[in-house]
Amino acid sequence: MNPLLTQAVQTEEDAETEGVDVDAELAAAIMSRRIIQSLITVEAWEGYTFADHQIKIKESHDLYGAVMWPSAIVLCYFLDTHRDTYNLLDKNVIELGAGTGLVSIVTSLLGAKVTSTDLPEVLSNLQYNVLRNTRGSCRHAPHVAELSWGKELEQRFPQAACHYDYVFAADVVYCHPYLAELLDTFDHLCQDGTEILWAMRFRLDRENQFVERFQTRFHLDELYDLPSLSIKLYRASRKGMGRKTRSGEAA
Ligand SMILES: C[S@@+](CC[C@H](N)C(=O)[O-])C[C@H]1O[C@@H](n2cnc3c(N)ncnc32)[C@H](O)[C@@H]1O
Repeated sequence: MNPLLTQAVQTEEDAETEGVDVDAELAAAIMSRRIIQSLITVEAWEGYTFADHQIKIKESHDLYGAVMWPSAIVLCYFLDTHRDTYNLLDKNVIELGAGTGLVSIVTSLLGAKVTSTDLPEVLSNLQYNVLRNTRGSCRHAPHVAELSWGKELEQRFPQAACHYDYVFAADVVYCHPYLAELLDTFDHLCQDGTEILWAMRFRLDRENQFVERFQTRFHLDELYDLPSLSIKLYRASRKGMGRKTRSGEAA
């Protein structure tokens, strides 16, 4: 388990009724990784510390997209520890397949203007997590929106109006039938200067080959290789477009 991840079970209703200091109680639970039992209602959540904030993520175990995946933690860790080279202040960022929203939340806390996207059935849990963790703490309020890969891209995200500095994606390649649509979506959202940060979990050969398909249209650089997690973190940009440069790097 990633050391940044802690778990607790919250008993908000019990605690409020009894006048217990929920924050202190839960902070102690997080530190000791104890589980607090509830008698009335149980809200299970996972706690993370990124961008100098305690973030609480609610999962929904009957929805694939509402479960936290390790790639999201890898991408957040990278963003948090590379704030100088990847300064997100006032940058336009869109996240694909945002799931529980951790990456969108951290990106918002780091000062970006974030559009957090996923399939319609995932949006309510995503919106809940994004609001709960960013309300009153972000320079720009993040926006949660439906984006089904490959569908109505120009209608919903017109290229003339939507210019993104970054496209973020964590664990969006797995055994689903929309890999071609995903590639088209990356393609549609990338313009001059747009950079993709993509955390890829390697599983089966069929899905892993997506990396080669991806490279037919995008320049790809490896930022992390984490064999114990079978995850790589890539940055990419559309071939034929202007590329961002950082100190010491060739364009
Ligand atoms: C493995 S989960 C990763 C979620 C999150 N990024 C994370 O790392 O915790 C894959 C995500 O892609 C979304 N997804 C799958 N197929 C999609 C599609 N066709 N269009 C848009 N999102 C899709 C799922 O709803 C889910 O949130």
